[in-house]
Amino acid sequence: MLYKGMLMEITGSNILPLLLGSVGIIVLYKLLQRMKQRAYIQDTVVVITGASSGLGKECAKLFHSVGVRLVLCGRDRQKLEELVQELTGGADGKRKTHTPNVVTFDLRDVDAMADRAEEIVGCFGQVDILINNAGISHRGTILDTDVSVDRDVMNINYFGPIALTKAILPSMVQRKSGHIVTISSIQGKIAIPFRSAYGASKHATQAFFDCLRAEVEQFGILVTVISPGYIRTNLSVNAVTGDGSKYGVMDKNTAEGWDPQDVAKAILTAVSRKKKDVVLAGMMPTLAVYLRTLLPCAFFPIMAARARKERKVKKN
Ligand SMILES: NC(=O)C1=CN([C@@H]2O[C@H](COP(=O)(O)OP(=O)(O)OC[C@H]3O[C@@H](n4cnc5c(N)ncnc54)[C@H](OP(=O)(O)O)[C@@H]3O)[C@@H](O)[C@H]2O)C=CC1
Ligand SMILES: CCCCCCCCCCCCCCCC(=O)OCC(=O)COP(=O)(O)O
Repeated sequence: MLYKGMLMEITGSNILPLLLGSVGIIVLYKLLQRMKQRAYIQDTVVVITGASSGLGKECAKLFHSVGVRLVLCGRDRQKLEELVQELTGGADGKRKTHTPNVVTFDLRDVDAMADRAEEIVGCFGQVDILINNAGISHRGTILDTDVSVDRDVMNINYFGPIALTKAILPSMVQRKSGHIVTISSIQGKIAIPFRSAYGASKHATQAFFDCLRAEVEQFGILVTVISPGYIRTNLSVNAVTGDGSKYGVMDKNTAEGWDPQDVAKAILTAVSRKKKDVVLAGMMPTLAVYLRTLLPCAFFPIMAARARKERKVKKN
């Protein structure tokens, strides 16, 4: 009887205030969460490598717009200065923004990372968030890829970024605060054919930053590894082939990939929410990650078939 009465109350005239109340609580919770996230990022010093193009450039635009103090890194000073002009020229006055600094270096120059880190820290006196984004991809069979190419890709995607991280880390440990973000790839979790050097560098990246996360937690330092699927950038065009020459082709998968602006937004959200490991990809690549872990005997034939198909396409 009592139950029936309660049910009538809920389904009857009381339903509307109850609904409105719940919606109000959810909206308030979301608002508070957003304010907390914004407060975490506001005025922080954020370093972005590979800021001259693609995903790094979109991250630079977005992070600048929310009021962080940026240090933009890349090899091409002119491109980075042009980006600074673009960012500072378009201030809408709604939110306080800061003029970014520029530091140039080639990640291949692993031994120079200590000096570059000093220069980076010197820009604003500290680094709150380091985004290791710069990278290069690879196209070629293992048989036809010279070891010098494997080494080059490893230097740019792995040794350079970890040397930079190691050089910036002591200042974070000293302040007992900091956040290291690394843009890996779905290919840091699964290996797909004809990209051996790239896949290996991203697997190494995932392992290194997973270790780092565990080791620096005691100092209050956070580590986020982002693993995107295909993004519409020039990554495939800029990829190196087995002999070290430029691949120069915009692959269909890349051309049809996610909008880099959307990926940048997802990265900002992941960083603000202090996420540890984030996959930003569609259903198939995400399922492929699970398949590789849970049912490798099904995953390997799929990759072998993919290699056969791609080889056939290349021959024709
Ligand atoms: N596009 C995609 O489909 C995906 C990309 N990713 C990852 O996203 C990240 C950004 O790539 P994306 O924006 O797509 O590609 P882009 O080729 O557009 O950007 C790569 C960036 O890396 C920098 N870079 C390349 N080589 C070096 C070097 N030797 N030293 C210093 N900087 C260098 C480039 O700067 P400059 O040449 O001006 O020096 C450029 O700013 C990479 O780590 C990539 O692996 C992950 C998954 C998917
Ligand atoms: C239970 C059903 C499971 C079905 C699994 C099907 C397996 C399909 C394979 C999908 C492979 C996806 C590969 C995604 C690769 C990717 O997103 O890479 C991102 C990059 O880093 C791009 O770099 P690239 O140099 O390759 O352009």
